[in-house]
Amino acid sequence: MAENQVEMVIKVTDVYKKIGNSQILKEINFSIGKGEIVGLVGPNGAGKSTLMKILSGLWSPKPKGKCYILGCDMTNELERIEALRRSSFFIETPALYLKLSGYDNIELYAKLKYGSAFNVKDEVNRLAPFFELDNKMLKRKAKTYSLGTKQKVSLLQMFIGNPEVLILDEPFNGLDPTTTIKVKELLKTRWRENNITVLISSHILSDIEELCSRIIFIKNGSIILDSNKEELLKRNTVVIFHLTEKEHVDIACSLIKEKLPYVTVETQFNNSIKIYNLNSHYDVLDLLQNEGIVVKSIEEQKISLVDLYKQLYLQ
Ligand SMILES: Nc1ncnc2c1ncn2[C@@H]1O[C@H](COP(=O)(O)OP(=O)(O)OP(=O)(O)O)[C@@H](O)[C@H]1O
Repeated sequence: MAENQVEMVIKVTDVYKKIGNSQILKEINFSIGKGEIVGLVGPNGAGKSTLMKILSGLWSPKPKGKCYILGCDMTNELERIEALRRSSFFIETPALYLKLSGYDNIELYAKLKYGSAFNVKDEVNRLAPFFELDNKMLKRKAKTYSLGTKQKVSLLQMFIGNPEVLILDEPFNGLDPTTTIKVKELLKTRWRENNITVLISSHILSDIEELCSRIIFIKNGSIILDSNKEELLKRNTVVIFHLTEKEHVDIACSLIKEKLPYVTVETQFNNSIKIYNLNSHYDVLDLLQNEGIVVKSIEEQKISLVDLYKQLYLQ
């Protein structure tokens, strides 16, 4: 085990991945310290799941670069086993044995991971309420479960035995709002009590905004932004221009797109336009005034994660 890797719970260095002729991941570098909850965000096909799979050491042949979890080199079989015992990976799930009951699936997972002496029953009783699972449901065969219930059982397994690291790829897919809220509470409790480290991908940006202290944005296989969430949202604003005439909205949008190509502009429902990345209000005011478009008022708003996503990916 490399000693200088120990302080960083997750460390990815110069990872590249090619499948066939396509470069799926390029020059991926980041480190995650103990107790960080980091969101991985990006459109379909950006490379999030591939990155998580590579982190787990699942790929064959091995990709270029290095991944360490809890100081263990994930390309070294013995070190990888040590890291996997102390971590949980939720990737491409739900993955259950359909002929077994939910409980038997969990028991099998727990005993393979922690040994036959592991007390599965108490752990399941503790965790099941967070997943809205009762004994009756857990005794049913997994093949009779809805997609959401399979997701609940698979996700519950990830919390068995208090892992130090959680790598979760789209964990809330198919979960109902009540279970999503409860699972997020479980994550927060585990973080407060055990200072767990989490890397989580989701297309539900409100979940990422709620849970994560840092966000890594990925596009076409490359990291385009890696930043502390508070700083990111604090230093960016959007400006709303309220116009007097409804008919002016589309004209104003086209004009701004043409004359100010560095901004992103979006129409709103109430005679307004929303502008991201604006240097000065006067750039827009002068432009509109020259065309006889009257601005009723200007409003500056703090940016949300959805706004930031639009700015990064819809330009
Ligand atoms: N086994 C494979 N063979 C060929 N191409 C693959 C394979 N696995 C992934 N890819 C390609 O790699 C790219 C990244 O896929 P990946 O599943 O990592 O994206 P993602 O960001 O997780 O997307 P999503 O949000 O849709 O889950 C995609 O273009 C995908 O088609």
